[in-house]
Amino acid sequence: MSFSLVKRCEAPLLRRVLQFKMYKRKMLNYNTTYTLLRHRWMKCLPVFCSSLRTISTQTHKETIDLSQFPVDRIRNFCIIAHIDHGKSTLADRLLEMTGAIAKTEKNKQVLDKLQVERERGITVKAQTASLFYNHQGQQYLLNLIDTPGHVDFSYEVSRSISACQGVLLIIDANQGIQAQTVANFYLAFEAQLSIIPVINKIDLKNADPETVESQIEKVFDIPREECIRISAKLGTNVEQVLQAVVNRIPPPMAHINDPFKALVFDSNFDHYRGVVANIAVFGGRVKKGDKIVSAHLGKTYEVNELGLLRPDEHPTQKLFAGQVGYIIAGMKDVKEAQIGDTLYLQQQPVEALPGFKPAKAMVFAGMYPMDQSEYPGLRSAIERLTLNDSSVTVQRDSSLALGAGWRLGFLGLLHMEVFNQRLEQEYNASVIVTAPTVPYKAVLSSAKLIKNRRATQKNMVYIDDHRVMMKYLFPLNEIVVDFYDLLKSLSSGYASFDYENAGYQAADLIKMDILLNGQPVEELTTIVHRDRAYSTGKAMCEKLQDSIPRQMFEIAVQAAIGSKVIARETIKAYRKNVLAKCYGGDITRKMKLLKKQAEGKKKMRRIGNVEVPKDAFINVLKRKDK
Ligand SMILES: Nc1nc2c(ncn2[C@@H]2O[C@H](COP(=O)(O)OP(=O)(O)OP(=O)(O)O)[C@@H](O)[C@H]2O)c(=O)[nH]1
Repeated sequence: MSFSLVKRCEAPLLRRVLQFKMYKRKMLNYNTTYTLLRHRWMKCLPVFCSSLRTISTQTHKETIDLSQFPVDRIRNFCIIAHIDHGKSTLADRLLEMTGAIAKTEKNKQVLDKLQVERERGITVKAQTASLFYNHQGQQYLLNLIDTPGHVDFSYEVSRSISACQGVLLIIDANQGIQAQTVANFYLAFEAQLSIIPVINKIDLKNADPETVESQIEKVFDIPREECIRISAKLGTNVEQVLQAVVNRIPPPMAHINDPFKALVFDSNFDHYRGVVANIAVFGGRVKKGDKIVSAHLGKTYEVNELGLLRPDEHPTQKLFAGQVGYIIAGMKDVKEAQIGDTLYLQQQPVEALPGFKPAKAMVFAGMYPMDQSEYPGLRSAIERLTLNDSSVTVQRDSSLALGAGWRLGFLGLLHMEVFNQRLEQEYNASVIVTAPTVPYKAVLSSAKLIKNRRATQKNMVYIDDHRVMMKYLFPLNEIVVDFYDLLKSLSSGYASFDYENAGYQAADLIKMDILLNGQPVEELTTIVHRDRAYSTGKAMCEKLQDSIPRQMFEIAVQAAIGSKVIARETIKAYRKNVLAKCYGGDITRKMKLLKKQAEGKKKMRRIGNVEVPKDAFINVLKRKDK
């Protein structure tokens, strides 16, 4: 709904109702504020509902006739690249040039809609936008998917690729080919997509497109003549990119006369409308009111709304073979629109599409509500967010100290941080996150495996005179925490890094317990490399010594491997005399202070006979091992 529409409304109260509707959209994540507003405005709504209905019908009136786009005038492509090479900036220019958004200074990375993306300046979620492009007198429908560049979000790239026939492979004219350029190239190459190499940032002083073209020829075997040199920032040669999309990317292999068949390649949960699924139509057509079936659950739904993403939702009456759009069909439960699911018409069953390979979690962490009463709310927030980020694995877990929670699996540490941040920002949920760990495979036998594994070099390829690509075999826990930062700082930002799972290897790992007065604290048990056991145990004991308040008796904080204690700190006995400043004999004042002290103690957790504040667990769990 546009502001101009609001301005055109004569009746002031009706105008306020419309403003409220817009406000409501903005306020989706601010439930409390919204509830207050809703109460105030609900009183006005019945009076004006009939006028409102007329206006909303006008607003949702179909202005785009999608039937005029036969399959041969549709192009589905995604933009892939190493982090920061300019994908979202190029997407902005393409949106502007095709009229999807206005040309203004303010349009910066418009497809990065999430707050976390804006704050961190990176894309974490693939976004779709349908563009109309006039080429040699004919209108084309171009469906663009902007993807993230960081390795932790590569699952988004692989899913996006399944809805496309081609990719724009963006390479920074200054940095040249980087790790994710290679990884993303292979994702597109293996999916047999048309690859258009685009050398970006040619406006930079140190841009060297010649060298980058040589790299592209050498590493990807793509002739240099196929590269397009652009500046996404200034818009230089971006028109050539649009022409290449039309000329070099084939239309989708989909037939309008086949039964309707669509792949759910992304979905999210709308607080009011339920599941909004992004679909790629592989055959036939679907319209509002159709009865569709989810192949995953076999359940039938009625299509309430469908349309294009331009990049905001633009409802249409139908979606046709080869098109990409969204569909809302009254799915109220997050389990109902699984990513990778196939949708078909009730009266025309089809074979389900292969779906997606599940993502392989690399880093695991426990997630617990701050307070156990927040468990149900947090569960629903996690379910809804994992619908939007299906690469996260969730298992229920519980801990003596932190209560009921979950064990979540992520593709990397940044992925974990972003998920946590999205929980806070989009669902107003605050959580305790335990220290990240990596998966281990334990072979229970009497022998102990002693060989210490370090990185082993696998191969080394010179990309050009200045760049070398090296492959190593690393233990996962060596790279997952701070390896990336260290590599960046040692190489002054020049080195880039990508990794994939190479399977399990034997290693000299031991289980280390933390004891409080001889009682093991289950939540602090960790698996460490034998060489690091002493330093890690000592650091944890010191942290606990700082975090646990002195009590009436002495507390021994110990790190132990089996029965052998490897580190120890002592917390001296002490009783805080809350009555120390209480002169005279006012008994009510003394009682009040003692009651307050007792209440404070309730916030403590009891491990054996030791009272441990909840913060102490969090502090120790948040430690960064070196
Ligand atoms: N000088 C110059 N800077 C550019 C150009 N294109 C993008 N940038 C800048 O490069 C930075 C990264 O651009 P983005 O478009 O966010 O890159 P991205 O590849 O989408 O980043 P991720 O999605 O996080 O991987 C921003 O500061 C842009 O302003 C260009 O053509 N010239």
